[in-house]
Amino acid sequence: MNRCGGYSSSRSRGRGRQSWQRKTNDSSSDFQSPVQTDTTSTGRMSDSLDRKPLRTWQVKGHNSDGVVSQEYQNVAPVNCHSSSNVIGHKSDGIVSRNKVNVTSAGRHSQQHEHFVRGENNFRGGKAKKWIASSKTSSTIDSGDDKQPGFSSVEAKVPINLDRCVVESEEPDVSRLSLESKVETSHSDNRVVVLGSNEDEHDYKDNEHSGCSKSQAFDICPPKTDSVITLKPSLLATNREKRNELKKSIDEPKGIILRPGMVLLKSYLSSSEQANILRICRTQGLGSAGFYQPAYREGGELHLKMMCFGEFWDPETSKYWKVRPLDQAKPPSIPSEFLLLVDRAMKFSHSLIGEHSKVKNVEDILPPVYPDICLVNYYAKTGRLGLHQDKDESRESLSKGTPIVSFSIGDSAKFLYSDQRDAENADNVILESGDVLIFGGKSRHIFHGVSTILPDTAPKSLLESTNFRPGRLNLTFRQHL
Ligand SMILES: O=C(O)CCC(=O)C(=O)O
Ligand SMILES: [Fe+2]
Repeated sequence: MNRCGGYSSSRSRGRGRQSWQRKTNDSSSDFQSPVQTDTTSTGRMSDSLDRKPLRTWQVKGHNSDGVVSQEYQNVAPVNCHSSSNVIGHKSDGIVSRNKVNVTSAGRHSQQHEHFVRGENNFRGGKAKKWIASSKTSSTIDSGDDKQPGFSSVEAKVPINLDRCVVESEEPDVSRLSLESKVETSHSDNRVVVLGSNEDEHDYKDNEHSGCSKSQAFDICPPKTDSVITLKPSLLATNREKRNELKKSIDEPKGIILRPGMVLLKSYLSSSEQANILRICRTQGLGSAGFYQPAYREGGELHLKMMCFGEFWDPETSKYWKVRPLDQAKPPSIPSEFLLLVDRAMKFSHSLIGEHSKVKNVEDILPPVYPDICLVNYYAKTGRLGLHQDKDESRESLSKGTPIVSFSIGDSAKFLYSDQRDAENADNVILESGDVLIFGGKSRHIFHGVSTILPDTAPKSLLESTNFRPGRLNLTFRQHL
């Protein structure tokens, strides 16, 4: 679907290894000098780093690929310390390249220390244990103006980064992400990536916290006694409840936005919305649940994602039976979701029938039998750049098979346009319970979410589900 991270950027997200991900054989010489080092140490580097996030990762594997990714945000100044540990076997051919992206202004120097422990199992001989280390350092210059920039540095080193220190000359670094790639010349075994985020609370903006590649993200976290919320006045609460009730009693209103593009206002009832949230919450906590997606280039999407049916991978812009990251299999699309899609399609067809003279409404809005559902959770700072959904099969795309989109929670400003042009795009506010359908001649529109309108979710929905502030969007698609 080629969705871009920046709002109007046009970054393409095609599949394929990057040059730095090429399989290679040439690193065995990097491992020759064992160094007696405690590679399991996760101790902080120095006092000056003490208040900074510390994360520990461990990669265990042999003859395989693995990715370790770590992110720090709003760390000012950036002094990060991370620690990871790679335990490998058959060290021949292991190569890793570390990529560090710093989204900020200014210059940042970084030093990496890499430690690796491994075992060579010689046929018929004794296993030889070794520890190797290497150091690299580099400077990232992400622009001399004060505008946030994006830099990426890759270093080829014996194996995975173990410790990384990034120091900044600028105090306003907002985001740093580290990605470590482990590669070997053999690919017959899978790598196990274990990670832990030891002090998630160091994050100042928790939009991205609580959800690393290995952590569950709860869209409806249980209420805790320690959180004190200020209640709105009784009058305001009653007024909101009356409005919500009125909306739920009103007939759903259908609007034809353009040929093949229909907006059904307040289409999902409160209980349907709550049920969708509960199902997504349960599945989202499961093995193929919500995670923080990132593009192949390293930048993260401004949302959390999970999938039903098959997995859509932003790194490759492809659908997969299992999530490449961890081989987790997405749950199938719940039957109640499919019934709602079917009902919305029928409603849209009768709406189109009332407003046009075509014999067959399916010529304007073709039918859809979804086999994929992408679920996006947007926090209040969430967004999604203008993009086209075009990773479905050629057949599905050429028929104009629609995308059916459900919005739940906070409202969103949704942009759509024939061009990738956010400035001149049309927009519509998608509120909780709205269903948007775009197919036929509108199937290839550029679309995206520019802003989430905070605190606009129906209060009763929040009360009954504990849904966290933000918006949930489900897009149903037919891939095959
Ligand atoms: O959140 C939305 O309304 C749009 C989502 C979308 O376009 C997508 O997931 O491809
Ligand atoms: Fe999309």
